[in-house]
Amino acid sequence: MSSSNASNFEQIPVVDFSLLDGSLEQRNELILQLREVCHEVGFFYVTNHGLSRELCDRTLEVAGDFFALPMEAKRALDYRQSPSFRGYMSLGCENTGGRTDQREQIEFGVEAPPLPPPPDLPLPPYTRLCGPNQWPATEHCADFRPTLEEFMAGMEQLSRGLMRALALSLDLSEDYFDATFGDSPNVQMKIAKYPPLQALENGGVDEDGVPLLGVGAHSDSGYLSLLLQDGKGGLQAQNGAGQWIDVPPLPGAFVVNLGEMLQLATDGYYLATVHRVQNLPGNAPRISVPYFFNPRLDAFLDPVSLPQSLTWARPAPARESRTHDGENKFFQEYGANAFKSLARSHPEVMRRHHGDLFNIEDK
Ligand SMILES: O=C(O)CCC(=O)C(=O)O
Ligand SMILES: [Fe+2]
Repeated sequence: MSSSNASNFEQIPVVDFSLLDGSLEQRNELILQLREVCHEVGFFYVTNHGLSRELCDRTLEVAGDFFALPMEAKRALDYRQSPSFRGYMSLGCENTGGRTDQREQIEFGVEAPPLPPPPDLPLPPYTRLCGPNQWPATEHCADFRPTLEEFMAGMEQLSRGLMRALALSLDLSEDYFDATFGDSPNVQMKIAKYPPLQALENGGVDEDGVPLLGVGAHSDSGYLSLLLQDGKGGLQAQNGAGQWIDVPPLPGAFVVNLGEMLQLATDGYYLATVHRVQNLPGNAPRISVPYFFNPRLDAFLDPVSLPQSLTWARPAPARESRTHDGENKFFQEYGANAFKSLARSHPEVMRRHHGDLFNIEDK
């Protein structure tokens, strides 16, 4: 999916979330702004979001401390040990569009008890996405886990609030999406470190002289993505003319963007905008904390009934082309999509932990 439906935006709009609790007029203003921004840009900053600046600073600080650990302490948390695809990925473990991403990261999810060992791993396959996180030993980073858990709890609350505001922005009831997430949304969070340009191999270009990227151009796959970034910059979103627009750090704000499943669920009314990260010149790496708020694994995704009152800034897709039948693969259980995309990205985890699934047809 691409952002070619986005407007030719030149900057990223700012949404003051506290207006939701303001006067009726302010609330309506916020809801209409969200509608316009999600329809035309698919990216925005959210301010006055309820998480303290102190917690955000502390989160970035413990993230930096983690990456500064000796490589052996980080490798002890290698994601290939985890049937749930969680843990540390060193630089070079990930690629986008066949090119290696120039970042290292550690991925987390909702904390859950360990899975039974093979051959007793549960079915359907997506139930295997539940499991424990891999945390660094406390002697290495005592504040790491409590800080990230506090941050994740705050982000979950904010995400639920944003989804309610997005429901209102589509003229739906405020609780429209609540059941999609239930008590167990599929949350993924990572902390990522992007080395500065100077630290990259071969002067930061590939063998054809094309600049390497922290993360290549992509759109996020789920519903809602929130991002805490430090002050360095490098994130860019692509507008409808194909131009890369900077999404510079805005102190105190999170960047919010929408994913492909929400785009599909809204018949393309809301956009999953393509974005990428450049490694910028500088002395220090960039740290970011992407947080993905996605449906519960057993949710069946139904298309939203869009109200007639919505106006389209671009031609609405023909009604027949809309995917209201069960044929579109997106509209099976959400968990099946989530497992499939991780399985494709991490064949080594599949080989080590989920060999039994190779006999199961495209589930
Ligand atoms: O680190 C960032 O700024 C964005 C990362 C991103 O787009 C992703 O992980 O999906
Ligand atoms: Fe992304």
